[in-house]
Amino acid sequence: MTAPGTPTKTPAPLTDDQKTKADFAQTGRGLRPLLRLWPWAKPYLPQLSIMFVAALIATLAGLALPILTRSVVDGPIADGDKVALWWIGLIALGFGVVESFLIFIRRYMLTRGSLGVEADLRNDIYDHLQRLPISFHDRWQSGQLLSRAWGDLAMIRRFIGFSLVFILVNGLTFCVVVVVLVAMYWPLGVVVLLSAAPLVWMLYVFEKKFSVISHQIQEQRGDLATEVEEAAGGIRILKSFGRSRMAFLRYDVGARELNRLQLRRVKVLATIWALIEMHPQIVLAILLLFGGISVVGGSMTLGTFVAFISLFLLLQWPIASLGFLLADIQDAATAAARLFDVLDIDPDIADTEGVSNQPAPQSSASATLRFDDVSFKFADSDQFVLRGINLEIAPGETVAIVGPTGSGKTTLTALVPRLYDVTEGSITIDGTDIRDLSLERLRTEVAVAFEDPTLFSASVRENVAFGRPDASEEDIAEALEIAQATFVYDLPWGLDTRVGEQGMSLSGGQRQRVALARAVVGRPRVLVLDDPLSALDVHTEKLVEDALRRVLTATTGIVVAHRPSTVLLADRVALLQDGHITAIGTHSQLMQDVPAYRAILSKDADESSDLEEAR
Ligand SMILES: Nc1ncnc2c1ncn2[C@@H]1O[C@H](COP(=O)(O)OP(=O)(O)OP(=O)(O)O)[C@@H](O)[C@H]1O
Repeated sequence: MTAPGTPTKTPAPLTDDQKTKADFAQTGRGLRPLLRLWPWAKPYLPQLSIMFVAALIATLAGLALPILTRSVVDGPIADGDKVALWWIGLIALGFGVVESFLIFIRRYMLTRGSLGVEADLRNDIYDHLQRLPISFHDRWQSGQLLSRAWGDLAMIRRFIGFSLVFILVNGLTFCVVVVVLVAMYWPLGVVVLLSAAPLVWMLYVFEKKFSVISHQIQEQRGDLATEVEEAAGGIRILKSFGRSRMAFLRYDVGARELNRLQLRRVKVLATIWALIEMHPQIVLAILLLFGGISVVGGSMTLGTFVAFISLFLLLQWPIASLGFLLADIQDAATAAARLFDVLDIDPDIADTEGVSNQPAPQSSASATLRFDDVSFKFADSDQFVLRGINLEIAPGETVAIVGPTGSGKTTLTALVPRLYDVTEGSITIDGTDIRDLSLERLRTEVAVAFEDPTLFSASVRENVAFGRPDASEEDIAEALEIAQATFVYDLPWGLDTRVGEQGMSLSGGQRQRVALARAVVGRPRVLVLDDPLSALDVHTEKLVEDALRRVLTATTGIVVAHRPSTVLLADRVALLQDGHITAIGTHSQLMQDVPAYRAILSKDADESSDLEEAR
């Protein structure tokens, strides 16, 4: 959550998100993003076409009734032919039955087509989010992503399943009716045709205004989703600092802004709907007046007049619906544009062409990990966080990274599994640049345990086997043993106990041990541990360390360490200061020769020497 404080009216610099809104307000993006949905709609073309044809025939079946009315008025009624009246009644009934059947077909196909497009798009977005690098997730609010993956997608589904069909059907109905009207009595038919011009103009003005508001509303929804998500995730902090009220006020400001935007939307919609609703009434008045004059003057039969007016009345719904259909379409266009904001971002950490996906030879249990002149800066920063890192870790060796807070330790370890890519230099495993390995292979060879041990809402077994779905029961048991996480067997359902956000609560130390088991389960060739023992009590830490020491002899390890006890897991230590490795050697060498190293570990120095003796 951003810095707490009571909301203020002081103008703040524009956030990225506000800039996006401003850009959008200036440029707009029209309906083009909807056309880009074609690749997702294409596989469902048969269903969507049947849906469209069914809707069209149902509408045209509706058009037959006024024409039948003309036949009744000018034919059987004028002639007193009762038998013909029965026939025409039966035909009208037949049209009604056909129309109902076609409505069923349309609804059925709608489910298959539009829900299919929605499901495919949702999967693709999820897949894309997984492939996007951490630098993307650093920049984007999770609520904005959530609102795209749910709210925006729902709008697109509604567009494909409803608005698109009806805008096409209504447009076609308008054309067909106008042609029939012109054929029936051309002077008034032309009046109806020309009446479309002010409509088009109104809709053009409306589209311009509405697109900006629609975008602002959807962005604001994303911001609110972020507030809710952060407040739920940080509920302990909010409560323990007594800041629930502050969080509510922040949410309230956002919710009021959303409310204000929605009211603006309603105002724009109400105006356009009123104008659109008025349009057919004005045209009807003109038709009644001049149609009546024509009937009196004898240039039009009464039956034609009744049919003409009835047919025109059939246009009332297509015209009146234009307002909300276009609002839907505009919302969907904004939603599609927001989805493409994410889908258009190329994952810059991806497999390069021709990368090797071959597993490493079984014989080599550990690997040589080498940093060659590695420098790194974050994408949105000019400052290098790491500079000229040169480090070689031999097979089976473990190097601890020690340094003051903010010196770049976590960043250094994140480069190994390519959570970020080096800015300069290279990292190699057994002489192969990690960018020349497929991500799948790299992340099989390198396993990571972070200081913050995130567990997923799943069973202990699933969490441990997370990176190795093919892990056997024995592999899992061994990993749990190594990580001193055998307490999981005492949970209510043992390995099947659900843990994580919606599961059983584990203590920080217990979660760290399960996360450690997850890292070691596949016997990775390179093990990256970012201070993974920080939440353990002294006794458990000792047990985990003993087990880890066994694992680390068989693998190449890089361990971020804040405490001497963790440092002693390593064969050598690299001191990182301001992004540079300033000293490298064994713990005792550095303690003896490097004052800065001594200073960093000094408060635990006594403990360290005790431990070293104990080793
Ligand atoms: N996503 C990011 N974008 C920009 N700068 C970042 C990002 N993450 C970290 N930094 C900056 O990079 C520097 C190194 O951070 P890093 O987390 O690697 O330090 P560290 O040595 O692991 O610190 P600690 O011991 O406190 O965990 C810090 O100045 C930090 O502010």
